[in-house]
Amino acid sequence: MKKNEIVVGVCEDYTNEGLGVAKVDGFPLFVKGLLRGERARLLVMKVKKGYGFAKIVELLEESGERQKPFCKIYQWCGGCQLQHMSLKEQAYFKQQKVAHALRRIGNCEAKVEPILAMDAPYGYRNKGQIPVGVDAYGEVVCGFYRMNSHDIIDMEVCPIQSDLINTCVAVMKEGLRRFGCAAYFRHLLVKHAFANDTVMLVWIVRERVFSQMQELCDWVVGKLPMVKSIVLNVNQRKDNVILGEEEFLLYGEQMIYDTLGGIEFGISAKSFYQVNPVQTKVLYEQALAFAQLSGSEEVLDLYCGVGTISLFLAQHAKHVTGIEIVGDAIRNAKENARRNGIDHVDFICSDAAQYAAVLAERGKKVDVVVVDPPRKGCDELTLASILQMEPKRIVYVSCDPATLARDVRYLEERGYECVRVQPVDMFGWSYHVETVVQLFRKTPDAHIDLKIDMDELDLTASEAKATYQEIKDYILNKHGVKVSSLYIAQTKQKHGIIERDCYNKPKNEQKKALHCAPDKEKLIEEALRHFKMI
Ligand SMILES: C[S@@+](CC[C@H](N)C(=O)[O-])C[C@H]1O[C@@H](n2cnc3c(N)ncnc32)[C@H](O)[C@@H]1O
Repeated sequence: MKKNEIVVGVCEDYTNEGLGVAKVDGFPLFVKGLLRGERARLLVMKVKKGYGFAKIVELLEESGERQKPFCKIYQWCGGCQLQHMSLKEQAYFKQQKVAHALRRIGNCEAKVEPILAMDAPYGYRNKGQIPVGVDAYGEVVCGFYRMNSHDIIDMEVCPIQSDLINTCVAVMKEGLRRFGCAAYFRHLLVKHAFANDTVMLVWIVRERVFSQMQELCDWVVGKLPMVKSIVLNVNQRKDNVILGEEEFLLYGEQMIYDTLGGIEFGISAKSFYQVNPVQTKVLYEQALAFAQLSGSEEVLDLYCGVGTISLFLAQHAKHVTGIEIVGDAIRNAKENARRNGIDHVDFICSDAAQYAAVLAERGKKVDVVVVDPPRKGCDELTLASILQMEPKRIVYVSCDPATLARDVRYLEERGYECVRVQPVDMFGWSYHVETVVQLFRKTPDAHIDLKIDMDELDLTASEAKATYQEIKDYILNKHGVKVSSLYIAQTKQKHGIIERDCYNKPKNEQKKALHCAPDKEKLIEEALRHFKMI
């Protein structure tokens, strides 16, 4: 394969970034915009060891899943990558991305549940982070960086941002033009609380004070009554970090307030808050379901942000401790707990790894650990410390399947089992995907090597109604809990289903000493009732 060669290839699958992978004589070419099953004439752009990049010259066979991108600047903007794909194909791509990562990197066999996708992923984003500049003709430009560059593409509307954010950007642009202050701006950050349609504007600027600053502020507030807060964030750094350290309140309150699942959350300029509120509720409900709380658990929520997941969980747990490195987010989290009258939570500002290590060293044990780290995943120290705390369940919320898979592997190799994997689409039209995973600590009963031979069991008529596997599947699907055959047998015996005492005795006496835990017994009884066996 040589650069500038024209070849014909058929797309077989996708890279993690949604590029089509077409194999030509077994050599994989990564092609932007090519869909699975499509045949195309391709121009080879770059050849590396073992793979290359190509671009479409002519589509010879088009997929039925191809669609016309709905955004005018899709081909230049780096924000979305999948607008040429139908929603169905997008769901396939994200599902496979999670499954491949877990299998290949994580060596994990767990079944990946069908992705919880959005029906209509338009106007879903509650946060716009928009570069601001002045072009070669002196015109104000607000938009997005051109892919792989720092050129700003001017944008009128972004179809995945909320209408309110688009309105705010348009008004800000007009204001910047009118008062001539665009040159002071680096970025405009717009946060929209969907629950009450209020907005925070964060002006990320180069100077603490600039001419016409107050005039611009007054004018914007007059035009946009939904703006409840304007924060000036000063960023004089030379790198790509968007927010600076220094902040001043120019107008209104320090926070805006959003409601999710009946809990009100205050959000400040620097705190992390999920960008898709509709799907965030789906995500958090999944995390809550995977935590399987009964009200008696001690929970640790690492990387807790403004305490969103912590407060969701706290309603069903004995106590939750949230750890987060950003001071403002922790202040918000504490205030959020107070505001919602939730007092059995503690929020601590610390590096997650450092704090988890201290807890582990002190011999602290917890029932459930939830982690929701940034893209790079958890440090090894965090994971090792979690293991020392011996939680029964770990719920891992991740926005990067590759680091998730790496961390799942680490945990699976050290006594945990990944039981459930649920992808959630929070980022329609982009190649990103969120995943929630449930891991269980393997307990002695999980290791009992029992072989249930139906001939060994003196089956009664009622017993024949459901097999051991059906009972296990029922409980796993409904509650995410694994039960052993021994426990099922013991519960059946308790209910007189098995009269003989020769049922499936474990081979050694230590295993025999295990008795069905009361919580599992309840679940088995529920299954027996479901199958009308009791
Ligand atoms: C993906 S967000 C999740 C936040 C929260 N769970 C939510 O859903 O809103 C990751 C959070 O981890 C925080 N973070 C990043 N590095 C950290 C570290 N080393 N220790 C603790 N928190 C960290 C970030 O500030 C951010 O709030």
